Amino acid sequence: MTKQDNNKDKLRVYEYAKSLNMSSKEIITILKRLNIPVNNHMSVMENDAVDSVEKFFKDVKANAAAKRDGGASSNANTKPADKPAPRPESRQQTVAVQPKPEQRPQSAQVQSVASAPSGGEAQEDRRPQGQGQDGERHSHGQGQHRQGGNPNYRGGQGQGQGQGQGQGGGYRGGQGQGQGGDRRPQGSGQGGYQGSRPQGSGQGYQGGDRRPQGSGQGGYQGSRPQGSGQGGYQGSRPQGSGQGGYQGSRPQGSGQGGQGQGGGYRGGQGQGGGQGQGGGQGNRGGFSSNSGSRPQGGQGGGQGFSAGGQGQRTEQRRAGGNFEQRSNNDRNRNDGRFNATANARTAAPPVIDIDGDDSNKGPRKAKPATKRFEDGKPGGKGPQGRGNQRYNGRGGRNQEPPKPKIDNTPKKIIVRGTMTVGEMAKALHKDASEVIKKLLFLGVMATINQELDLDAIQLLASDYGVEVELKIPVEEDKFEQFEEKDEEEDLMERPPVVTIMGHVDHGKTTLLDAIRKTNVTEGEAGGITQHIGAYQVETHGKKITFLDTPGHEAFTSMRARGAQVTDITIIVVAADDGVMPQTIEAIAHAKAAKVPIIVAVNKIDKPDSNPDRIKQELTEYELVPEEWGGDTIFCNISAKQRIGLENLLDMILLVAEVQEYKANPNKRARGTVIEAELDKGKGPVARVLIQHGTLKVGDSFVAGVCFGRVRAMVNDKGKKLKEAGPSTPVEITGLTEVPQAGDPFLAFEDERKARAIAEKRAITLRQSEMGANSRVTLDDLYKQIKEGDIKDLNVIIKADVQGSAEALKGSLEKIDVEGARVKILHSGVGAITESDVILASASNAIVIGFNVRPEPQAKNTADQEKVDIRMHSIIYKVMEEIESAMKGLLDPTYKEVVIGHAEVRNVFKVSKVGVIAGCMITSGKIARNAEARLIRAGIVVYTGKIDSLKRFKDDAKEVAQGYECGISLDKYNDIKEGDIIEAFVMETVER
Ligand SMILES: Nc1nc2c(ncn2[C@@H]2O[C@H](COP(=O)(O)OP(=O)(O)OP(=O)(O)O)[C@@H](O)[C@H]2O)c(=O)[nH]1
Repeated sequence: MTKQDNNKDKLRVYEYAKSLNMSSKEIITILKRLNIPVNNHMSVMENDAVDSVEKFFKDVKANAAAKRDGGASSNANTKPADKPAPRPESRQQTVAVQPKPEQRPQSAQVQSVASAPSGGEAQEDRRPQGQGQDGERHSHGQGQHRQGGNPNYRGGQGQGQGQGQGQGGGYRGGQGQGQGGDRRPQGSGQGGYQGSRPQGSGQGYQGGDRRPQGSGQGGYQGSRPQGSGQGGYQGSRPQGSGQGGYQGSRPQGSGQGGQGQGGGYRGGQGQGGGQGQGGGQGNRGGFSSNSGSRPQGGQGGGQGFSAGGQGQRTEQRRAGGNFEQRSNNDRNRNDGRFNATANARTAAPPVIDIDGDDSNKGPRKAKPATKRFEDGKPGGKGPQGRGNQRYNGRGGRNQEPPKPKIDNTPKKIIVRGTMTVGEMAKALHKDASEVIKKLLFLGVMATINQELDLDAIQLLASDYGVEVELKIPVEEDKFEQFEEKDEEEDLMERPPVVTIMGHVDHGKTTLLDAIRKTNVTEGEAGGITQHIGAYQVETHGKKITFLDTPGHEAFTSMRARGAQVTDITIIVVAADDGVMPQTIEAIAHAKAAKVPIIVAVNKIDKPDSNPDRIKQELTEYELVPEEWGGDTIFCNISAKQRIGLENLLDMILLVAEVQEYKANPNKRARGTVIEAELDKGKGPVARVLIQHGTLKVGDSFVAGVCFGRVRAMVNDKGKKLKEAGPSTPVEITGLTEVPQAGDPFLAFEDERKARAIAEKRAITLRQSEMGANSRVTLDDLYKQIKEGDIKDLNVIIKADVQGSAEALKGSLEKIDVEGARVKILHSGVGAITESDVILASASNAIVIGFNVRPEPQAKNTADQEKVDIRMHSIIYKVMEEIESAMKGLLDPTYKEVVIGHAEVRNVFKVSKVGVIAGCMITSGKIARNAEARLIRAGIVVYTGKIDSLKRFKDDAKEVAQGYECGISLDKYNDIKEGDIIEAFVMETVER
């Protein structure tokens, strides 16, 4: 005021407001209401303006005092209890701005309020009770006040009984009813301020001395306005500070009442209304906000307060602080302040105001609230801001009365993998604590975040009598490892897929051609047949798919890549030639793949053909003709003369019938790439055998690590297809890259997904290539057996002579270590060929070379495919090694490393020295101190030491590739031109 005196002329709104400890906004509001022109906080306050404002304050106070005195009558004025929120009109009346205690010009009333808090009891308690009063700025505690509260003001109506409660509601608009007792003041109020569901009930405002409980429900504006709280406001056991609906997020609190009100105050929360306290605090909250004081001031309500404060803020923010709202708030605030002020003066904080407006005193500043307030965003539309809704909403939740427990345990839960205890509890509609307890009884100690494995989940679920449905998602990028299960009724017959294999020149190609040409149907006769790696023929109305890739491709590289495309194998044996090495290999492949074999004895047109001899020879390989008591189908044919082809096809259909090849055509396509190439015109082209489902033009897909979208699709007759079902070979375009033969193929719902899967697969592939090989090797055989990865050790034997091969086979088959056995996939005579290695690779086998060596290409392939090749020359050593490996005792501390090869070009006999081989080093190097073996036609004829190594006439330590040298072997002279000398050293291997 000093300022005012000194600079009357220049007193600005903000200064004046400051002097009153009010906000400029409030002053401006008052000025406007008094019809005094004002622009903003910098506007100058003329004397008369100041006078008017002061008069206004006086009036307000007088009004309040009058009300206090005539509470009853004011009650009478109050609105009917159920009236909802205050209306704007009423606000006008409320304009109340309450100067803060110390600085308020007219504190008389306030003080009086404070000091003599209205209602006797209230006074005693120092609690002015009755928010109604607060609302009106009356400190009388009691409900009456409230009731008497100005309806306009608060908009609400409150009815209180006892002391003080109910007010909040009353205050703001809601209606409140409170009852308070001295001791156990309970109040109930309904406040729905503006709420859509205005009802609330609050209790315990200030009630009681002792156990002021309050419960309030007030739907302010909230959508779930009901709540119930208890808050002993000032009670000796002021419970809670409200949690009230207000703060919602943590509904459990006590003291709701308290909070409720806060809300009531400011934002009108139903509750506030509901309870005296609530209101009170609300006020506070609000108040504080305004004044910057801390929400926590009160007691019970302390927290509530804050909450209230914030609540409001929020409200304002959200609601945009509409004018109305504000004005309400303002009013409230005013009231609050008033009271607060009064209190403040009278008592030290935390002071509880009649209205619970004590917020003033809160030590902390509710800055944000203040800000808000001052920012005064006008936005809101009515008293009910969104914020409020929220509030109440939450509040409502909190305050919902406890519902009777209903057993809502689900009958079934869907489990998609491990779950945490918390997730499980949620799925079972149980409290986590209950689930934890249950687990404890089941012998599982778990915390809420602990993962439960499927067993524990099942156990728990069954204990609750809940069925568990497992839906474990598959890793789609490893799609070749899973296959959708089809219902029996969805499966339909599909054509068998046949592969033709046999020894060179036994007539495979001729047979494939003959079948194709013979069976081209009339309609297709004019069609351009094209090579797509496979074709279909039709006989007796049934289709057969032939793979016309070189026979063992389908079994070797494809199988090595995990693709099993063939259903039936035809092994072609020329009747004039007999069983040859590749025939035997083909049998081994087919058997390893567990595919039915049909033997086609070809070239029976030849005069020297002897089909029975073939049958006889094949019995050695367990292929016994049916007429001899076996179960192998033999067909005598002449591919060239097209004899017996029909019968062969019939036999294929017969086998197919027995095997019942079926697939579900009504699902996404899955298949295998048979061939792929980069076509100059078409770009990447893949020939794919569809094995399941149906592929359609436009489908997105992944093939190996490539992806694409089917742009066009043609069959083996060159006919454009729109879709292709199971067992259909098609050529597709639309790939982004060229996949590999044997790559798995799967259609996906969209290209983006296909791309993601392909990328993931590419990464996995790279990692697996870099990582340890998964092939079985003797070195980790024991580990793999132990881990259950392998049960049988697949072995391919190649020996120098049949006798050794047989002996080795017999001995190895007897090995049995803890149930793990040796399974001989194939045994043969001769060098280890690439085909042996590929078979080993496809069947996860090791190759044992007995006195033989791998062919160069076989060696390379073995390195690439990481096939373990073991070379031996003594049978018992082979046994020892395999047995040790299976027992985990293998301890190869040395490993043979081949350092080079030399080809013998000339042989010189030197007396006293022996035979010297004039050699050319063809690979690596030969070292003087290396060991050597002499290989003749793939067979090791000598193993020993290098006796001498000379370069011209000089001894050499080592000679490198591309140079000539003279080599003599220790105690061995039977060296011949064309022999290969292989030099090797033994290196220590770290295990
Ligand atoms: N007499 C007679 N000759 C046949 C018959 N089938 C095939 N030939 C001939 O045998 C030779 C080899 O036939 P291919 O069909 O090329 O044999 P292949 O098994 O495919 O040979 P590769 O492709 O080298 O493995 C050809 O000259 C054919 O004409 C037959 O049934 N009778």
